[in-house]
Amino acid sequence: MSSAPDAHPPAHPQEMCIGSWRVLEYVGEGSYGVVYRVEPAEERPSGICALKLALHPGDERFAREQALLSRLDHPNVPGLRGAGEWIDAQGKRFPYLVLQWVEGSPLYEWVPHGKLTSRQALRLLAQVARALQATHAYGVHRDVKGDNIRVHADGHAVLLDFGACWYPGARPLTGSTLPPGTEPYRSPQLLRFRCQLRRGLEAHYTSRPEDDIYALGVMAYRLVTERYPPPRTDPDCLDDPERSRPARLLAPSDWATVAPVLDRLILRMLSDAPEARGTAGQLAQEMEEAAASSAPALDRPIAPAPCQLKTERASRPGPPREWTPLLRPLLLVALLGMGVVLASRPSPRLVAPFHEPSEEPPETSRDGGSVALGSAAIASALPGGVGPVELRAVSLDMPSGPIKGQKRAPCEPRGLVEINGGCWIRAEDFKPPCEKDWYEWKGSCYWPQMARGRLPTSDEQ
Ligand SMILES: Nc1ncnc2c1ncn2[C@@H]1O[C@H](COP(=O)(O)OP(=O)(O)OP(=O)(O)O)[C@@H](O)[C@H]1O
Repeated sequence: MSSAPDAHPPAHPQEMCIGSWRVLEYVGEGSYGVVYRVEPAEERPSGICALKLALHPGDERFAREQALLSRLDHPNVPGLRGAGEWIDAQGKRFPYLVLQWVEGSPLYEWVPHGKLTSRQALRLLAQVARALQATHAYGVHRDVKGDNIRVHADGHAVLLDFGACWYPGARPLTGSTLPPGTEPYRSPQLLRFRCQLRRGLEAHYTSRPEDDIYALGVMAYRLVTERYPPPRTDPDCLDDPERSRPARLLAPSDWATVAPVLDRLILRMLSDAPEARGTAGQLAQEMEEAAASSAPALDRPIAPAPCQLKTERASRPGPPREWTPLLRPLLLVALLGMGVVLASRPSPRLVAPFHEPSEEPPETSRDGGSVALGSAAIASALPGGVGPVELRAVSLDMPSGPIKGQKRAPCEPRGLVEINGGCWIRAEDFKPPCEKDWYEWKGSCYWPQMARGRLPTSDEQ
């Protein structure tokens, strides 16, 4: 991320104003904007708001966000309170938006682990689905993820950050080939599109509401299992001979004690076929109805599933049934033997499927980038991947010149990056460690643009 720190208000800009808004506090910074808590400078007492100021002058994302938010009036979407431009000492114009202040915590920090029930999860997901239903009447959000949901202590959820949104007729953003978004939340269709780019085909992708629904499914999966589902990319897209079949998606109930109705809904949102996922409105209604049912299973806290043997049994051919009585005494002896061996080892560490520290990303609450592809996600992405997995170095070093078949400079169209005479595609929102066969360079991940065919283009994003 490149920002213009000296062009910006200082981190603690008490008493300074941006337009007619007095800055009270610095809240945080994302890829494109810095957020302050503000109040109107004139009218008092009046409501506190969030002011999001662009990090880059003339950032067109702000006009998009403003255009979409100005059409939405929904309890689960922050209301737009104002917009303007902040002009720095050099005359550069930085757009800003003023939004309703949303109190609460990021989604994955909202309920302490082990306390969330399926009913609470359904109520919460229904609210996000309602926010998406309203959004989808005009466009698509394109960055649905846990960090963009704020949840109040009373359970009210708000979908934030429409900076990546798109709607028909939106002016194209410059400098990007892939639609924005956060890696583990990308739909199978988007991943396949990226494969085409990696294979040197030029294409454009029109984001669809179904991509947001898939991301909602990823978010729900992560909420109840504390891990991301595996990326749904075909092996032939990955050019990965080690991966002979698509990564297997385990049901949330394989990891955690999720009520069956929630389990089914999450799997449905994660369907490979976009039309099988359901619309935001349909899903919201089903979630609300399920949350209103009196089923006692809905009020059980979601905890790690008793053991992984359930999935192991389902996926592996077991011994014939008639052998089982014979095997039982043998198993008992083997377990006793293991107990003796374990007891003699210093400080044995139990492997818990939920909270295994070695599987946990370094910052569990943050989405995106390398964090989002933490070891938990990678472990669950591997075929049949249950249990701890040793990670290996996967990316390649940037070569000193173009590789065989790679497009050479000049690097057209827009979005390509020239490095050492070759044309490269930078993986947006993705930080090293890069995926296998990607190239790492100056803290970013790249793959080569090959000098080959061209796919028909669709709408500009
Ligand atoms: N309306 C709001 N009310 C309260 N806090 C907000 C509001 N909008 C954004 N924030 C907070 O401001 C911080 C920065 O938000 P922003 O959307 O700019 O970046 P981000 O979501 O952290 O990152 P990125 O946009 O790169 O995904 C976050 O902590 C976010 O929760």
